[in-house]
Amino acid sequence: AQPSAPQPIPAPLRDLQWGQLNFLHTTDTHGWLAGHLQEPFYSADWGDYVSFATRMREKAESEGRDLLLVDTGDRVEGNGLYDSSRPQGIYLSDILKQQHIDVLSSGNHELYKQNTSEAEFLTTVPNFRGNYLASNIDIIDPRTQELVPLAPRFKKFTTQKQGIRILAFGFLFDFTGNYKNTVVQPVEETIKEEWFQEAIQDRDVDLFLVVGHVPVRSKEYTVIFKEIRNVHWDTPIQFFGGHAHIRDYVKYDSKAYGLASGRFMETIGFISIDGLGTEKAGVAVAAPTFSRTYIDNNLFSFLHHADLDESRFHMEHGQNVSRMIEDARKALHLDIVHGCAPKDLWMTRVPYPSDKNIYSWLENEVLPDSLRDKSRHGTPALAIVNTGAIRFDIFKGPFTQDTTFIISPFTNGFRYIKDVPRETAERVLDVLNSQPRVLAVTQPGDDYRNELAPPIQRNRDHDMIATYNFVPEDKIKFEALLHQVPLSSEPSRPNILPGYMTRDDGGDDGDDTIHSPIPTFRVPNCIQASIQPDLDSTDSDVKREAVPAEPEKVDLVYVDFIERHMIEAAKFSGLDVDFKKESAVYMPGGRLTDLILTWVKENWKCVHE
Ligand SMILES: Nc1ccn([C@@H]2O[C@H](COP(=O)(O)O)[C@@H](O)[C@H]2O)c(=O)n1
Repeated sequence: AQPSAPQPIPAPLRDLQWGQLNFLHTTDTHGWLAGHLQEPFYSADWGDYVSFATRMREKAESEGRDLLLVDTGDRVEGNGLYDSSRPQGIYLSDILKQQHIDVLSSGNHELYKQNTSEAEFLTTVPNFRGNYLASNIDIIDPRTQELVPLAPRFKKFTTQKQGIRILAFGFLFDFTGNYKNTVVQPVEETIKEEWFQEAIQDRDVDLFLVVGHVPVRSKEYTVIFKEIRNVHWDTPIQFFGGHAHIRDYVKYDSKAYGLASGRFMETIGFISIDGLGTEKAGVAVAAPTFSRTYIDNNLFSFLHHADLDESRFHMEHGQNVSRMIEDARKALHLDIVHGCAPKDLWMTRVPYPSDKNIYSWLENEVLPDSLRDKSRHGTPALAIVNTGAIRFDIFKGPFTQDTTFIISPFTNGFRYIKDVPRETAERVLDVLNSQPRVLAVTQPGDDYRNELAPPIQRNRDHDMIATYNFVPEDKIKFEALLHQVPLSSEPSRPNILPGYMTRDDGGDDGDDTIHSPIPTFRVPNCIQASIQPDLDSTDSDVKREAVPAEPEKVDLVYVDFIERHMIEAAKFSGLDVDFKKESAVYMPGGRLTDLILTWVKENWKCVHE
């Protein structure tokens, strides 16, 4: 773990159920390879994971079992270790490749920008020599300008110990936000292609392995499942998914399951399968068994599952990887303190709007104080930000260089349409917030396609309030509870602390660590800040009188990332503008991340006791 990481907290653990074939799974790590430096339950780093995977493989192989590692993408964007370097990611790929991963795939974040996908093609794909699969992604090769597969479409291999013959694919969901140097073919079309149809005709397969940056409950995985089942009515299929940032386990039928292993290096997913056919033994038993566990990413869990004490657990290689991360963090000055947060600010743990909600802070304080375009002096503005642009909570205490990118990693700036009737501008927000039904999402159950809200909310249509009876409107009672005890901890069981409590198709015993629940509240797709016109201090009284209380026309400002949603929302709101011709950059060079950082430096001075 990193030197500044908190010690893991001992907690009651559930044991793993090992099988013939076992998997460790990561997804949506988003650069968090240093682990969580403010949260003990997720404090292991990528170096610890290297040691853990090696020890688990040794344990498996000593018992004649196999262990494979899978990663399902979105390895980039979301943490200072990736986003704060220029160019971005110069340290990440060398650290990532220190882990032996047997099958990996691309996420959407690898494809938003040209340089990210090219780095994937020229560095990460070769780093993982044949293990990186891209069943539905092509890229324009920057050396030849030819459109070529990002990586091999599939691979077939046999496990070392058991001789299990595996046919593996690597998919991305039907993503449309990629830069134009890549092509993402819809999954529904890919599975009709000749190469896929030929591949699944193979009769000498003991397990189909579908890894992908695809929610495990999605139309994409449903069609892949059905297509394989059309040819192989009972060959076991194991899916690994991602993108939704949640822990989840889905039963497609009695021989086909899917696992999603959370986000941000909080979770190492574990799957075991028993009763598979093998090259030597031939056909599978009638009813193979599958088991899943979500391992909290910390050394207490790792030592327990590897069945080792600390002196025998760590490997020189793993410790070197931890040092690589430490050196990169130092070179990037990630521990520099820019200010001190006076309180926790939560994305979804408290209701929106409220005093401790990060979006309320953004719309009431940061944006009104910071967002100004000199050329629009004297014109008020309404500024719209998608809630998905904010990626993590702020904890009370030091706000570091790392925190800056953890909460706002993207390079998003602002654009605007000038002089929009205020009523119309307000209607645009209402339309954006009436998603998922109005825009972009076409079918019920398709909520994971909503690009505006935070990913964790995509598969959830209600608040989840856990241990106590809580009426969302009853803010006073809620605030009292927040101050009384750590969130949701149970006084009668002091070592049960708040964390993941997952209910999935396997029941509610999937988490390795027994936690008490954390409440989650829904947030809107977008928030809106009211920006008052700049007034000179000398004649402010005069000018204030000159500005009507409720001006008729405002600048409609929005984060550039959501432009395609703004275009649609404008149509529904009666705003008849051509965004291509009539929108312009607002506050040139002003990125959301920089605005937040400048505000923190000015407003959250550290008071040294
Ligand atoms: N420039 C960007 C890129 C992404 N977002 C937000 O992140 C969401 C995608 O993240 P996942 O981890 O779920 O793939 C996207 O839908 C946006 O909400 C952004 O704001 N700006």
